[in-house]
Amino acid sequence: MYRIAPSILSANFAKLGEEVTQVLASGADIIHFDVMDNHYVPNLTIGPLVCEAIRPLTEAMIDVHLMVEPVDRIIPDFAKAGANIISFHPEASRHIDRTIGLIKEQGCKAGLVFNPATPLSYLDHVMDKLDLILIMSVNPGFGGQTFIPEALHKLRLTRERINSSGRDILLEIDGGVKVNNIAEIARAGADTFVAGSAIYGAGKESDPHRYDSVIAAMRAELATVSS
Ligand SMILES: O=C(CO)[C@@H](O)[C@H](O)COP(=O)(O)O
Repeated sequence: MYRIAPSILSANFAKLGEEVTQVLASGADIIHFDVMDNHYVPNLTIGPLVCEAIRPLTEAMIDVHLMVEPVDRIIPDFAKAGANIISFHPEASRHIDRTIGLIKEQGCKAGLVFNPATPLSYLDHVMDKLDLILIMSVNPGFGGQTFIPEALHKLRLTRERINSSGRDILLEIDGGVKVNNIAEIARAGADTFVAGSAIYGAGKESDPHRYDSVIAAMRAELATVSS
């Protein structure tokens, strides 16, 4: 099963509630929520208050991607704000196993995020605790960047590790995902696709159905992979 997760980083923040409900009405599955601290990454975005504000709008999963350092102290706030999945970068945690445990204690699913140059060896001793692995196909910090092709190789390696673990772990890809590369990314093993600019940049702002065709086009591409 493939899941499409629009990144609200590329949404119109002046109309964030509508932007969330519209992508879901257009067929998206998950809301991807990018948290940047101007320290771990050179950009500053949104926090738990915004997560709390969008929580009542949907029962869809809110997938919080923490690009913050240190990471542990903000986790309980996101759990209280209604996050379903909380993912973090191993470089931003001094104690990776403890951070995963903290996320789970708060009742959320836990994800580990790999930057383009971060080795998969961080998975070695925590595979049995993870619910999601996020492979970054751009360096984190900004929407609208170009997909780094090496991420395909990393996806294949990660898919092999997930399959041999026998566990149900989501394999998410994030950065430069478009209609014209989503099938190739799925063939490399991803099942969950974060897309910011490709979705939120589509159509005319006045059109309430502006996201329908891009999400449908992504699903049509994905259908060629699963069939
Ligand atoms: O986490 C990030 C960037 O750090 C991503 O979620 C981007 O927001 C994806 O944007 P596009 O590359 O799809 O425009």
